[in-house]
Amino acid sequence: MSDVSGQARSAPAVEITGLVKRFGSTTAVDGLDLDMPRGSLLALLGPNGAGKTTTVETCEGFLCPDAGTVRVLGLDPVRESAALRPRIGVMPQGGGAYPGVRAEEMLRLVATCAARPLDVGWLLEVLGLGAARRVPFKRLSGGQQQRLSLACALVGRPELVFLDEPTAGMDPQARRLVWELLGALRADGVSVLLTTHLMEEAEALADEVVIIDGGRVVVRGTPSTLTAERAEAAQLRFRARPGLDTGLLAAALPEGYLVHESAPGAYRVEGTVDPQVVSTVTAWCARHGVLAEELQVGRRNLEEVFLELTGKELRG
Ligand SMILES: Nc1ncnc2c1ncn2[C@@H]1O[C@H](COP(=O)(O)OP(=O)(O)OP(=O)(O)O)[C@@H](O)[C@H]1O
Repeated sequence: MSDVSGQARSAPAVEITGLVKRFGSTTAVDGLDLDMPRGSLLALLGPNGAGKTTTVETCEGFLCPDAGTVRVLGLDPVRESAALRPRIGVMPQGGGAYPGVRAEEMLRLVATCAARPLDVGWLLEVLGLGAARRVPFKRLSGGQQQRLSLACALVGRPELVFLDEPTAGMDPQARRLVWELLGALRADGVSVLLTTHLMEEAEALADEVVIIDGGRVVVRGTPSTLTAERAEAAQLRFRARPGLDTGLLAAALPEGYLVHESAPGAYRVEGTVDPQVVSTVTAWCARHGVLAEELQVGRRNLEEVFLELTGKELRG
């Protein structure tokens, strides 16, 4: 392994200050600041084109910043890439490999580049690829290709892994497998920076979530702080027959309350939810012969916080 200074050993996993990256007239990253402590799992969330992949690829040393500084494990990812490469694992978006290479061959090839690789057979089993070890890459399912790509990122025992949408296209069972593995990595002190469009993934795994849009950080925090900060804006939701007169219901509530039919038959009351409001809504429904089903009062989930902050839909 390359010579690594004491300072680099104790440095944060990632430190980004004022990062700017342009492609022609497009500013993909526009003054982004980010710091990520060692041993943490940070999820970068953002709508399509927010600048997530560009940020991650800059950290990996594949792109040069136009302005700002990027340090990964204390090192400059472009100028000190030789020292950094053996210490990080990279899973690019969509993976990729020679189409004819078999799963196990591919992983063994990558393992030969590492000083202390993990056991290839074990890693294939853990990722549910044991039965597919002799299958050529092009014949693996999309989810299997993703898992092989993840295995390639992990086989060198990296201190820090960059995962760009690691579970995209996986079925729920495979996704669960990957989540377990990521949880185990974190427990082992490995730092993980991942991008995702899946709120439940961020909520389930991340110590910290950073929401970016337009190449800038919109907000950051733990999944629970991000949702708790907006607890005062808790919502009351219920389902009933479509087409209720939401204006009439809002009029029955104190001034300032709003009622939306967000999808046919799905209603949302916005405003401070207290016992009186719940009682007013149910009484109004009773008066109008409406059966309010699945009535619930809840904090916003991360998905709703995301939509509120960016005003944009996530890719499915
Ligand atoms: N190589 C490139 N050449 C030109 N424009 C690019 C290039 N790479 C990214 N961009 C543009 O930069 C912006 C940010 O792209 P980026 O891929 O970083 O976003 P993202 O948040 O990862 O999006 P997605 O969730 O769709 O992967 C987009 O407008 C994109 O079109």
